[in-house]
Amino acid sequence: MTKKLQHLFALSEKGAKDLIKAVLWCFVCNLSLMLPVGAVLFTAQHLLDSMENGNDPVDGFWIYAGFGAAVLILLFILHWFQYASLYLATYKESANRRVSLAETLRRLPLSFFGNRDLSDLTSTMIADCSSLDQMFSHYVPQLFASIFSTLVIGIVMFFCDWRMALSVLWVVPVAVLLTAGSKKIQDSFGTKNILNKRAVADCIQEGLETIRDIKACGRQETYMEKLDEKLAAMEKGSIRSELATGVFVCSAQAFLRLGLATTVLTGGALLAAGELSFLYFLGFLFAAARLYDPLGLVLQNIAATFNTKLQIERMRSILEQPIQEGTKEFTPDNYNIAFDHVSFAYREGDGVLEDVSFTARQGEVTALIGPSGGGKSTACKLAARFWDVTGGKVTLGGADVSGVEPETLLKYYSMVFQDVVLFRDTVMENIRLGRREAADEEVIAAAKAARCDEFIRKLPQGYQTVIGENGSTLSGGERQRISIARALLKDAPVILLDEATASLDVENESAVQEALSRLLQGKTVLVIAHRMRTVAGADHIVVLQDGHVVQQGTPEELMEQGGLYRRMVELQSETSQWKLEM
Ligand SMILES: Nc1ncnc2c1ncn2[C@@H]1O[C@H](COP(=O)(O)OP(=O)(O)OP(=O)(O)O)[C@@H](O)[C@H]1O
Repeated sequence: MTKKLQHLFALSEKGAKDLIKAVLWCFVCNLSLMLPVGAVLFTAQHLLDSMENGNDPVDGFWIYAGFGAAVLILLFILHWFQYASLYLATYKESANRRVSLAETLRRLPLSFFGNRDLSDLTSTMIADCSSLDQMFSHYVPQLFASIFSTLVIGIVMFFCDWRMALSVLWVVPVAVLLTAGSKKIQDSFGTKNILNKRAVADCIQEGLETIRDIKACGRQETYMEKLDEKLAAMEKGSIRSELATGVFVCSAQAFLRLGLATTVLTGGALLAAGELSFLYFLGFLFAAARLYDPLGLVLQNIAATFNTKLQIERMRSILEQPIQEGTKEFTPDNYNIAFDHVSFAYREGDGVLEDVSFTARQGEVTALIGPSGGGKSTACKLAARFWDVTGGKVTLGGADVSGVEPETLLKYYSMVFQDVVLFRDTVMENIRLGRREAADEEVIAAAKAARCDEFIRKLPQGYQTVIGENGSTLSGGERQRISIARALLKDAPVILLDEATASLDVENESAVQEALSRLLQGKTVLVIAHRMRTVAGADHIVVLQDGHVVQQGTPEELMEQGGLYRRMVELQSETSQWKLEM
């Protein structure tokens, strides 16, 4: 049962148990709504008896008042517990759901993100989660509880008088069928509405991400027109679906009201024929009114529950993704990285690397070079198990990296890439990301070694200065040196480096070079090299072209061999000569 609920509503085990508890509370509360009916009937019976026996009916007033007050207090307590259990369960589950989504996303391979729209994921994390919170706090427990309590009350009614029971209950299946009829409409509009909402979210996200270019190209008006169009489509879709659903929901409500009329008519006829006591008649009338109240509310909300089917599916599609598993107990014998006949494709049938073999040895600099799109960055990603190879294997210290849990593996790697990501936090914390437990003094020492200290101290609050999202208040060279400081602090034995000094000015370039040379000492270095100066200083060069290793060896060996490497060296020296002549 718990497992089924878990799967059906994408809940945690605890969430499913809490849902069962909440349903039970709602059930008890729904039944308790019959208590006032009982109290009224009991009082009426007592009054009638008193009058029949010639007693003064006011005699027992305080007893009835006390009895009524006790019923009200009991109702209050029951409903308060129902309220508390619903909300506690919802909010705990809502937090759990977001944590497990975030945890799953963290552990998913990059291949998952390659095929997904980021705004789609954001809307699952925010909008879908909120709709599900709403569904669990309001609709689902009440829905189940109403089904159970209607059954129980219905059975009791049949025992008392089957004709009256029929007159009360015949409207229930009709109302349910009418509401279920709106499901088709919900389904047809639901998908369209979600797509419309997603289109608006995409448009907003795109607008924010490209705001600089929109302004630069003077496209504000075009952008606003596009956004207006999408907002109008979303509004139109939502209104249409609400109106169409409303027809079904309102007719279901109307049928429930009709139930009261048939109860009065049947009861009246049976009363007149002397086949029903007045008290029973009153009892059925009150019970019907009490029964229809929560039922009407549930039917009104059930339409909203249909809508969440798509959101649950989207959530499940994330939570049930296979994550990258592997051992957490991993201590490599050495830090050589070896590619052993590696093949890889981002998409099936679209190979990017084919039978790639080379070794990046500990204490050496291995440079990956070759034309754009040859697969250099891809090789680096495979070395760190950002993606899993499709053929062959990548090893670290002889162990296949696909058997090591990614987080454990990444403890041995530091990465310095072109697109340095800095978080909206202080400079100190941005560097400390390299090693969370590092003391301030160690962070500062790493910053000094990475030639960052000087410019950091010039910032308004020094190391405590909060840098903007993605480090936008720092220059390219400064951002890069911060990332080198992070790597120095981490002091991992393997360095993956996307050489990115080409775009820096001379002063920044020499500072970054100096910082890098400190970082790389004695490490296994796999560098994506763009300049022949770096290549000439490498111990081993791997030339990648169209996903194949076309040459490898020391710089001297490759120069002697001729081929692509020599052509690239010659081409670059011609280009720099041409630049100088300009
Ligand atoms: N995430 C991805 N999804 C699909 N294809 C990708 C992805 N990343 C890279 N590619 C493709 O894989 C091929 C190799 O790309 P890669 O970035 O590894 O080349 P590269 O040699 O590093 O190129 P450059 O020197 O221009 O950075 C290219 O055809 C590229 O379009």
